[in-house]
Amino acid sequence: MSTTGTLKVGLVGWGAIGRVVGTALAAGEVPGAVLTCVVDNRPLGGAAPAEQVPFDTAIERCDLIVEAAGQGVVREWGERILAAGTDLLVASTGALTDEDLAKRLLEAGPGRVRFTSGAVGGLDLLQAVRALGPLDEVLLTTTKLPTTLEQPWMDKELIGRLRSATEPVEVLAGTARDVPVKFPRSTNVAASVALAVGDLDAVQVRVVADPHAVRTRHVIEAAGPHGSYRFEVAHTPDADNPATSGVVPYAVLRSLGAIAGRPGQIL
Ligand SMILES: NC(=O)C1=CN([C@@H]2O[C@H](COP(=O)(O)OP(=O)(O)OC[C@H]3O[C@@H](n4cnc5c(N)ncnc54)[C@H](O)[C@@H]3O)[C@@H](O)[C@H]2O)C=CC1
Ligand SMILES: O=C([O-])CC(=O)C(=O)O
Repeated sequence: MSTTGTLKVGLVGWGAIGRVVGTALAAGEVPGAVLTCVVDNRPLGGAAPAEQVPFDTAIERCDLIVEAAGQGVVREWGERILAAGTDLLVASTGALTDEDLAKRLLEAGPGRVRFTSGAVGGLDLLQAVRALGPLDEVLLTTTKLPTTLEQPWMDKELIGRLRSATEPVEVLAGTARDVPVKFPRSTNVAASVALAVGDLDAVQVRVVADPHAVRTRHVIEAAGPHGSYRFEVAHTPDADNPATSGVVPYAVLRSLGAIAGRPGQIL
């Protein structure tokens, strides 16, 4: 943090998440944090309320980098950010399913890596439950509009099934280790649940395409000897990028508020 006690924030990604986060930061809506610069691989013209700079400059100028761009950014820049003593707040948690990368980020320091809860809730409780012992089962079911789930690896038959679906279609079932890699812009939530539970393989994930999914739905069901837990959210998707739920930038802003210490608020 700077000597004035204000957290200097660099934002990577001026998209559905970044635009809302950057605009709120620039308007002073996160006490104790200020938007210093923006990084994007597209020229932004004057669209952003802070200077667009190359990544290296952002690392030099900022106390914290917010990643709101994609898993590749975490892979490519994560270690360099942390090694420079800058903290990193990750939205694309799917990148952290690469255990080698996650280990390197933990060892990189002196910067700290954190993740935002993003589109799901209940992560704090799942994390607390770890102290009671392992869960017997954890299931995440994510239901989204079919168009948000189409991927380059899908064959014609599957794409055809998605496009012609009139009812919900299960697109993939797997674990939090494999699913976020297959849907890099759409199932980071699976990795976030696994980070809370502490085990990628323990989290079973179902991805469902529903042509009637006006809202994106994530249902977390978990059970163990000490209790059972169910969290269900249904979000309006972002109008420009329906793969992302409209709430996600506000989850990032909440995380930023916590990191900045929420001056003036009861914590
Ligand atoms: N944790 C969670 O619950 C969620 C996480 N996400 C993650 O957040 C990411 C961003 O989401 P949106 O803002 O909706 O995406 P978006 O596609 O609307 O915007 C991404 C922005 O990042 C920029 N960008 C992409 N790659 C870049 C790179 N290598 N260097 C610099 N800029 C780059 C793009 O030009 C674009 O402006 C998603 O790809 C996803 O991985 C998204 C939704 C929920
Ligand atoms: O925004 C959402 O609902 C979830 C999402 O895209 C992701 O997990 O990557």
